[in-house]
Amino acid sequence: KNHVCDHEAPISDEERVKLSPDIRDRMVKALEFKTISVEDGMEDIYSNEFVKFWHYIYEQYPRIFSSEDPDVQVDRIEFENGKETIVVIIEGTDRTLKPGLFISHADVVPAIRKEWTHDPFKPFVTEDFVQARGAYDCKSILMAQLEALHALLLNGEKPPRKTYFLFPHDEEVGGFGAQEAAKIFRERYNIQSDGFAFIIDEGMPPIRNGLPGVTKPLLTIGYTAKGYLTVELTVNYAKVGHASIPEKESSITILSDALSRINANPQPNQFGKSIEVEMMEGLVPYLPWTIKPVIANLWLFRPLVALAANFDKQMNAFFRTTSAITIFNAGYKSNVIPIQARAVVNHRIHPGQTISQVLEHLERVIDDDRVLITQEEGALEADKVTPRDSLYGRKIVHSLNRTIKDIIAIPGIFLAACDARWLQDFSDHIFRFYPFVMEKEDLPGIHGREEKLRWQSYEDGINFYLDFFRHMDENDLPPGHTEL
Ligand SMILES: CCCCCCCC/C=C\CCCCCCCC(=O)N[C@@H](Cc1ccc(O)cc1)C(=O)O
Repeated sequence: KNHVCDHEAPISDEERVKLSPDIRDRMVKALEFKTISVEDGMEDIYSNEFVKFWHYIYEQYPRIFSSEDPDVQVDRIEFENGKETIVVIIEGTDRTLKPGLFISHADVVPAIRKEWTHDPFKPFVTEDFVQARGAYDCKSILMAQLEALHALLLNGEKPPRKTYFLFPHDEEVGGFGAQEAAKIFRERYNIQSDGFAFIIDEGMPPIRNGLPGVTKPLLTIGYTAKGYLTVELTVNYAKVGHASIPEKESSITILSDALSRINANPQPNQFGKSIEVEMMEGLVPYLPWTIKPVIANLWLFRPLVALAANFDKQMNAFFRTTSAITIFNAGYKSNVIPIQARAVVNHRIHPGQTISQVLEHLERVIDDDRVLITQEEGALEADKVTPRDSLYGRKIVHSLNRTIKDIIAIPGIFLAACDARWLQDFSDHIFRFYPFVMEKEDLPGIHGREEKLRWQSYEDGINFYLDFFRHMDENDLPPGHTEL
């Protein structure tokens, strides 16, 4: 048995924070600020929005941000144009315990107005959800943590251990806020390697109807995260002439062939090299009878399960390094054959592979010297793996089960990247997840259009953090609640 029992008694009605109109309004208002991160080289006209956003937050949560309490400290790390990464530190009741760290970024990706039915920065509010850029990624976590912490402090309580909150300003464009915070943790706060008991950051969302036959919300908590590698492919092919007498090949056809080969020859399947097997085993109790015997007997069906990567895009992303062609440009006039064609391919590296193995595969598959492959800055190997039996992982699952109806939470791989990657040295126990249930159709809203947060999920998420803040000490879980 390797899962935490999912029949936890839910928190009582008295313990539960209800989603009041004030809590809703604070979230809606927070979504109006255009805390947009723009790519390098583009004009940044949003700096003042960050200033206004934090001013608003300071006003809304006075027990945190203008407190006389010596156990509550706020640090502001300043960056260009008045942007700030914020650190909140709460002294815990037991000073012998290692501190914990919660991360949630304040910036959002841009949104194109005409792609949305409503202005992405004028939140569209219904009885069931709020729709706006950042509603899920990541103001949901930032606001839920502040709501939970504020409620805890107003109630005269403190977390059992010293607790750090890190709110970076630029996760979406490189994470310099988190990198600078890592230096400050070491130099100013004297936190050493392995100095945090655990780190919790954004990550995988719990999805209802996420897998065929699994209707309950399924969350694969990121016990590791995929690595990151972007390459630029360039073809300079000078044999061009008038478009009325084209050559057989051009920079565009050569590059297109290379891209087709990348698509036709995916990176090798890594099933079993990281924690996919544990993820599958964790799923077994919840699977429909049609699939259960296969997953429950991986000793026999392992090759068959690995094959799922060839048929399902999610399994593909869990089992291998993915390659997404994200930029393609060539040509500037309809009757001129261009000398240069260029494409960008973004890889998410499975923990079973390294950057150099991915590059070797790429070169082998393209097999054409005319295609120049250059690695862009910012490549990172996959994150290290949190121990499967981590006590903190069990505590997280315990609080999830107590606060979110029917949730299934199992260890897995975070398929994207988050700021925790810059702080890995500080803890062996890193968890990447959102505690807000979403419907399957909501998923494309993250970094896409019509991003949503469901109100019931928001209430549940606030209660998750509150319950976890109250119980994140070293004491073991209540007897009978774990099946490790
Ligand atoms: C069994 C159930 C199947 C469920 C499958 C669900 C798939 C969901 C996968 C990902 C959804 C996630 C995520 C939200 C977090 C987004 C974080 C993010 O976008 N991070 C950026 C970070 C980044 C990296 C590098 C840069 O230069 C800039 C930003 C990312 O692109 O990863």
